[in-house]
Amino acid sequence: MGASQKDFENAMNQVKLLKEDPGNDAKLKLYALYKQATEGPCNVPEPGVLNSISKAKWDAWNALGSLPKEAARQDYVEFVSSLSPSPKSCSLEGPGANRSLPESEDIVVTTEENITTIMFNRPTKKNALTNEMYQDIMLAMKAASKDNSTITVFTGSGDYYSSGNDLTNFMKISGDLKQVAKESSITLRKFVDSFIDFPKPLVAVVNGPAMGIAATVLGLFDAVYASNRATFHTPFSGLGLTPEGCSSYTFPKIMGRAKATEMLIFGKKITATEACAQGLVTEVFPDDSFQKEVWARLKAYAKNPPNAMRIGKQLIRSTEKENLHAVNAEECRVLQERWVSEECMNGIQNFLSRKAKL
Ligand SMILES: CCCCC/C=C/CC(=O)SCCNC(=O)CCNC(=O)[C@H](O)C(C)(C)COP(=O)(O)OP(=O)(O)OC[C@H]1O[C@@H](n2cnc3c(N)ncnc32)[C@H](O)[C@@H]1OP(=O)(O)O
Repeated sequence: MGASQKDFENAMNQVKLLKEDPGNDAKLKLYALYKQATEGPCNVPEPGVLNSISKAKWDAWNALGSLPKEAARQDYVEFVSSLSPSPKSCSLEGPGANRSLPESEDIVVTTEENITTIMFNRPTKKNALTNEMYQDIMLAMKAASKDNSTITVFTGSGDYYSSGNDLTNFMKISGDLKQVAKESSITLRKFVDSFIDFPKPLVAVVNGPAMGIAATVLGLFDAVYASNRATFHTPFSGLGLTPEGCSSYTFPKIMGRAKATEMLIFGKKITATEACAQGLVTEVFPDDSFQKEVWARLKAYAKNPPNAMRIGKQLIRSTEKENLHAVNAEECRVLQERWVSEECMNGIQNFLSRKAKL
């Protein structure tokens, strides 16, 4: 008998819990089998050779030809079992022991003690946000807004909170650049809307540096706890870009126009202590006790009556909502133009060529 949907879901959970990186070949195989099992034969255009990662993923998926979905599901389950022979040993330490179905490989969603945690889980890329991750985060937030948790937390795995938008995203979407910019603008608007409209207390546990959009949306969180290792950096101008995540409104409001200008226009990187003094961060903790102290506090807060917290949050947010949506729309409109500008293409190219030299 083939693997059931439940077996497949369990296997996906096991992948998240692997203690050791299985290596690129295994990850490609997992990716390909997952796509085949969920979407069927490869149905997307072949990426250009410059997009080596996307191309490798596409090749792996395409190589499965017309393998039926059920067979791919079975192969996936068997392959995962060969990677993690002892599923019982797969327990997550600390917050999030009860894992809900992960939305994608790069976002891990867990719920424990009334707290739903959405973790960026792409540590080898400093948790840079791919196109898929934006979609999966929106799905995870939608689910979190309706689940039984009282507080929702964002955090990152590894040494970064997140380095922001994956600067190779544009190269991974096929089609004309203007169309890609238009679609990205729509995605960004919806993504930021999810933060503006999120109905429950939203907390960031900033374990390390936060860059770009990962830093800007913090202005839409209800509390931001940071390790003293964290830094906050929005290097937009250098990339030919302009502020997003409502930061053109929230940052001046939180820290004053001059400090916001230093960050958003001049690209000044600030420490967690500076961010706390400027009001972007709620409290800074020494890195060695950060996780313990923050999670103990959050678990205590999460015991409060859920409706009171939710309604209280909405009272704080309601006077600003309309304004925030207007700001978001305008930032996305402007960015759509920036993304096709020469300044932006040069900025991204600079990052990519810096990489090529490494
Ligand atoms: C729907 C669309 C929405 C769009 C919303 C727009 C948002 C705006 C932004 O968020 S702009 C993005 C701002 N972020 C950056 O500019 C960060 C760029 N990255 C870096 O500057 C550095 O990588 C670093 C400072 C984060 C880390 O430097 P370090 O030297 O410690 O490490 P590496 O550079 O070797 O990084 C390890 C690997 O991770 C890859 N990577 C890191 N960040 C990104 C990123 N943002 N985009 C793409 N790739 C990133 C890096 O390339 C290395 O990969 P490799 O090992 O394959 O070389």
